Amino acid sequence: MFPRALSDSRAFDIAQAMLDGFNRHYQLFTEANAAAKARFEAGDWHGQQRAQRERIEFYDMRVDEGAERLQREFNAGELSMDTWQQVKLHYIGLLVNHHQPELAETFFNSVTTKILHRSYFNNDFIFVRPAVSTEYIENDEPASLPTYRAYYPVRDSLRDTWVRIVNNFQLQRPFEDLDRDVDHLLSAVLTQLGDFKARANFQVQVLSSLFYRNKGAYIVGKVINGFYELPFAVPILHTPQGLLTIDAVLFGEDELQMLFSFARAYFMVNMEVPSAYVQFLRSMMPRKPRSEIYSAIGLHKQGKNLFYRDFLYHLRHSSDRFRIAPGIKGMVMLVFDLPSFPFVFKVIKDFYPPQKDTTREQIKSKYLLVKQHDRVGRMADTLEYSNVAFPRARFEEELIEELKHFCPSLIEEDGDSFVLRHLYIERRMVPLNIYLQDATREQIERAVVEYGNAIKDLVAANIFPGDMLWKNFGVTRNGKIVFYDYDEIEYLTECNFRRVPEARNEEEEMSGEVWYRVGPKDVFPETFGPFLLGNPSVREVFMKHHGDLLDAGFWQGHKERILAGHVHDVFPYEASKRFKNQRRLREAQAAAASLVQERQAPQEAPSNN
Ligand SMILES: Nc1ncnc2c1ncn2[C@@H]1O[C@H](COP(=O)(O)OP(=O)(O)OP(=O)(O)O)[C@@H](O)[C@H]1O
Repeated sequence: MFPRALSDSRAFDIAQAMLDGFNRHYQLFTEANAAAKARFEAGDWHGQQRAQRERIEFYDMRVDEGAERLQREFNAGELSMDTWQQVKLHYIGLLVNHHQPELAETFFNSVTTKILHRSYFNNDFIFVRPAVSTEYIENDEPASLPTYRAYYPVRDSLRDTWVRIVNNFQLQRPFEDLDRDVDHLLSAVLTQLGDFKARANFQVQVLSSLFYRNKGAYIVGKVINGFYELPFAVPILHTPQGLLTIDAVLFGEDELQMLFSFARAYFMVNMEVPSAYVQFLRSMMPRKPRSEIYSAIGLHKQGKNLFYRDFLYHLRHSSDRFRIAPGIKGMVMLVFDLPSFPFVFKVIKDFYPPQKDTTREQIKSKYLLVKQHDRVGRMADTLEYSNVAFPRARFEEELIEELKHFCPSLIEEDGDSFVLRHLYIERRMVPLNIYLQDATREQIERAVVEYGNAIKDLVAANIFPGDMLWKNFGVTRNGKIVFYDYDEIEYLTECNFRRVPEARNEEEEMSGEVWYRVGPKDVFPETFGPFLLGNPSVREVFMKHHGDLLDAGFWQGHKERILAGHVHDVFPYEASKRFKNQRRLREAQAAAASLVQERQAPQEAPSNN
């Protein structure tokens, strides 16, 4: 029943205390993002990575604080349901002019669901649906930055406009050669626009904050001309000499999707109205769910909330059944999916075979490590949920049997619902072992090269995947190879890469068993071959491109570089997109052309005479 009167005077104070908790969260979140600029300018890469990692924890800390405060000051666990409804109504009132109402609603849900029983998780008490609109929110404070700036060049002033766009960010470090970079940029933009005629609305819109991640800062925006819109992102990096340079320009939905991929770390963006950023980004990547956009800009709890809403909506509009995921079953994870929905659900089993010497806590800590680490485009992001209720009737019997057998401690049957106490959700990919089965020779070649590249990217990011079997990697929609089996992951710097020692006698040599001593963190790369390279065509490609992965020296060398403080470069775009490489290519082509001319010149000379 909807309360006719807001009669409980505590309800307002509770709502206000809840909102104070959220505001504190967003203030700390904003401070961390705002500081990314100074870290980028100073080249403090370790600091940037640390801040990215620490920021992920902020939300849960503030939710815990909020729930504690409500218990302490208002004995929240004992409040009547009528009072809780009033709290929600007051809270809605407090959000009317708020700049992040959707995030504050999610925060309300996170705090209240810690206090209330599951049976109250409905729209009377929590925000199952949003109550406050995020449309047209503006920050009207005089010193505030707009969400985006619009520039109105005419054809001839386009170059000046790009210089102004870059300079408006006021980066406190000089560019190596901004004129040269803007020439590249402009020529790339003009190539994209083709032989265009500037329409009345011709403009460049640029989001006001740079997007920071690792060693890069990105300008993000779109060129608009008539009905045509060209989304772009411009990465700014440091040169080896510590000067700034524009490294490339990315255009269009596909290239932006790569930049904002679920397999990369979240950006740091200084924004007062995040929903406006999301709306802008969505206009550039209409196929990317809003949940993933929120996550990509560091608001991963909002992403998680929106994902869950999308999931419930999908369930209501589909009729297929959850099934065991195709592929080789996991030893520590039970994985299932819903064919009509492009995600998988992963539950940690209660027991594992003897070769898996691990525990639930250890596995969770590995998944957390991946969440906090730079995923370098090679590790899928996971959403972690507790107490998710599924309609039992939508489960295949075989899956229910497996869940009951492998995960009894995590299941609760509640009427028609099947509640899973803990699970991870991640993007569904085609497991690489399945992909290779039906692949053409060309596809095999591309996949094996990409697989090796994936491992090398992980290595550069200080990750040893542990179990490198094909089945632990997936192929994404655009053919990228991504790792998803995290239970054996280690920091490279904590592993000890060794060569297999020489056998001391014939007995040792002929032994089928491991006869040498192996420490818990010892890894013998030369022993990977027999597990990976049974298929001759795979072997041939692998050895041609990635034979170094079987050499302990390769791994040890990277480990030493990382220990010496080196922070790898990660490029979320092809090397051929880099202006530097394009310049080199042009120079090489010009040199080759003049060589040809020189060679031809003496032969041609006599005929001219
Ligand atoms: N994101 C995904 N997309 C598609 N299939 C997946 C995904 N994640 C897992 N799977 C399927 O589930 C299987 C088991 O998953 P996973 O490798 O995570 O479990 P595990 O128990 O850690 O495995 P292992 O026994 O190798 O340690 C995979 O081999 C694959 O077939």
